[in-house]
Amino acid sequence: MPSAKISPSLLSSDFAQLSSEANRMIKEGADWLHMDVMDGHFVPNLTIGAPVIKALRQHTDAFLDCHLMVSNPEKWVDDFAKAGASLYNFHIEATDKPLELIERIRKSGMKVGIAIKPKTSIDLIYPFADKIDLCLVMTVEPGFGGQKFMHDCMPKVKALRERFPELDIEVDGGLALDTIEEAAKAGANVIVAGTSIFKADNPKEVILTFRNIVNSKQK
Ligand SMILES: O=C(CO)[C@H](O)[C@H](O)COP(=O)(O)O
Repeated sequence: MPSAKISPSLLSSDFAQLSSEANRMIKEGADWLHMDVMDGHFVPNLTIGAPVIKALRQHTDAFLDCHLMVSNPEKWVDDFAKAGASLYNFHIEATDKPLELIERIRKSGMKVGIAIKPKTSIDLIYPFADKIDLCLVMTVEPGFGGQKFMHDCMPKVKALRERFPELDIEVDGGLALDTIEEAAKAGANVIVAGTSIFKADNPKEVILTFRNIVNSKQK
């Protein structure tokens, strides 16, 4: 199983200070930075797009883990590649041509991820899981930070981990000190967390604890 990667969600940061917030997280020990891209259509919230990724890229070399909560994810591949995104994570529910999209993302030079909403069957991921770098199993309905972790998403993580021992499996939504153990035990190794890291008195300690718990569950 791949090693732990902790990816703080900048959705919980002060957007007015995005570059210093991003660099602060890397200093606190984050492996990646999770960028929540929302279009106000696929999800009922509107956040950032490629221009913000491009601006942030001028201030950091960090791995930018971009979660595209958008309809028509095909539309933004070139813009995100040019902007300096590291991973393009699109939703399986948002496209009817996942294979073509995977190939386009690969050709652009970015890593490929597929995200899945809580109510979507994990069976939809299996045909593509050996062609992608990461699968993001959402543990809240996408759209907003600060929601409650959905325990009933864990069987999806477990089933995916059993079939794909080497795949990066990311979880996102409600990850905190009281839910990390369950997610790690199910087989998640990439942890996205907004509220629990940004609102912590000691983000470094939270990041380290997450990493230690995930790595201790690896077999
Ligand atoms: O994708 C997201 C919402 O759609 C966020 O990344 C996620 O909810 C993280 O926030 P928190 O840790 O506060 O739950």
